[in-house]
Amino acid sequence: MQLISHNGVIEIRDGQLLIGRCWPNWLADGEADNLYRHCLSGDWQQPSVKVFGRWHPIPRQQRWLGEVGCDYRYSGLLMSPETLDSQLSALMRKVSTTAEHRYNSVLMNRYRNGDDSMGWHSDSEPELGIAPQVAILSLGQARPLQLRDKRDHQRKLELELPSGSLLQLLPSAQSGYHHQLPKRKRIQGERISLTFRHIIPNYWRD
Ligand SMILES: O=C(O)CCC(=O)C(=O)O
Ligand SMILES: [Fe+2]
Repeated sequence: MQLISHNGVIEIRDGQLLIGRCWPNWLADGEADNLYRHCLSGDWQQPSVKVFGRWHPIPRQQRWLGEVGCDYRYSGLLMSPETLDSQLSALMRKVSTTAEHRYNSVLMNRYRNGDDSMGWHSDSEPELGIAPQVAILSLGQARPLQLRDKRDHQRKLELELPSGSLLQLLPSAQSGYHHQLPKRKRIQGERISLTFRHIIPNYWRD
């Protein structure tokens, strides 16, 4: 797996296969700071999920926002979306334009310091459809995201995500690879990620 810089865009490739694209300076510093404060002021949750038969609070906080009908089910939780305000709707349209993919919802993750994390997974819930695409906008403290081959866990890649960067994970990233946001014990700063998704509306209601 390798990172290839191409006209200011970083491509994540595995041989010929394109897995993702990253725009390192997608937002200017001032815009990223404003957006960070805007997102922080919302209603953050830290639900518990069942892992191997026991309940644990997730090691971070989250918010789920989106268009009407965009319910999201993961790790046994069914989440109904908060309404997107005009600033976040405009941001989502801008992300959709860059990534050339229509998003209708966003999972916000808040990592209060290096103890907060997200373990190995792929985003492949059925309401994301057969070719899930996730675009991750990073705000605040830079943290690395790691990718690994599902069939050979030694084949890994790490990408630092600075504030204002946008990372698009293509469907190939979800089908062939896992990703995680590992703990970084020495990091004190706080990071928020906005992970844009396209949900099939009313998937869990029909
Ligand atoms: O916070 C991140 O950059 C990764 C989040 C992620 O993988 C997810 O929300 O599915
Ligand atoms: Fe993910």
